Amino acid sequence: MKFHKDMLLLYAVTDRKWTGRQTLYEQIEDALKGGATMIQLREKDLPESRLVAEAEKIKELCHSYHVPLIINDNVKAALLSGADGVHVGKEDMAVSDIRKIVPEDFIIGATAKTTEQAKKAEQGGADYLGVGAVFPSPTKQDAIRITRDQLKEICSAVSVPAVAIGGITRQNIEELAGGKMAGAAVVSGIFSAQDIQKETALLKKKIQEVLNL
Ligand SMILES: Cc1ncc(COP(=O)(O)OP(=O)(O)O)c(N)n1
Ligand SMILES: Cc1nc(C(=O)O)sc1CCOP(=O)(O)O
Repeated sequence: MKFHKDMLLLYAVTDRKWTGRQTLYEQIEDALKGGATMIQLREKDLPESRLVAEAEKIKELCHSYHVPLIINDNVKAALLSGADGVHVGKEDMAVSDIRKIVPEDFIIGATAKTTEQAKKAEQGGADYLGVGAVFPSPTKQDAIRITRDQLKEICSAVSVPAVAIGGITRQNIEELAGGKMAGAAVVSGIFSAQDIQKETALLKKKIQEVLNL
């Protein structure tokens, strides 16, 4: 699927921790019904073969809603499953190396916590940046924090669009107004909700207001 910055508006990043009443597949379907514009499968503990099998099923689901599926960290699993792209951080394969081995429309997202990292990712061929943590994150408690001004500075330093991440909820997203991001990437603010579909829809409406869309 060809990347467009509108896909970043509400980027739902999964966390199996919140499954129980529902399977991850059902939770993702609720997020899609609520209007999530991109999904990232973030699995830290699954063996690669299971990750590929999961990703194949979730890709079909996402595509039935015309939404791209991105795989966290694992380029090989993303390619084997036919997912639309990968998101990498500084511990992962370099963006420039990934760009050399993937098909033309393959989406590459990269984490950037400084303008230097943002420029390097852009030069390497990243399609978008994930910039945070803009609030304390329940999902990644050791995530390095950045201020709203740093978010704005990083987003302004590059031409590729960026999504804010880290502790974003419907209640605090307004504090990011003017941050120059194209959208929000959210884990617990979506997947911890009792009613994921409803929370996703409300959060999307709020983001549209904050971004003046
Ligand atoms: C959209 C988005 N932005 C940032 C991240 C963080 O990625 P990374 O730095 O690789 O850290 P882990 O996700 O591997 O803990 C992300 N996943 N998505
Ligand atoms: C995966 C991830 N990366 C971050 C970063 O700052 O790079 S924060 C984060 C977790 C985001 O989850 P939640 O919406 O529950 O805070």
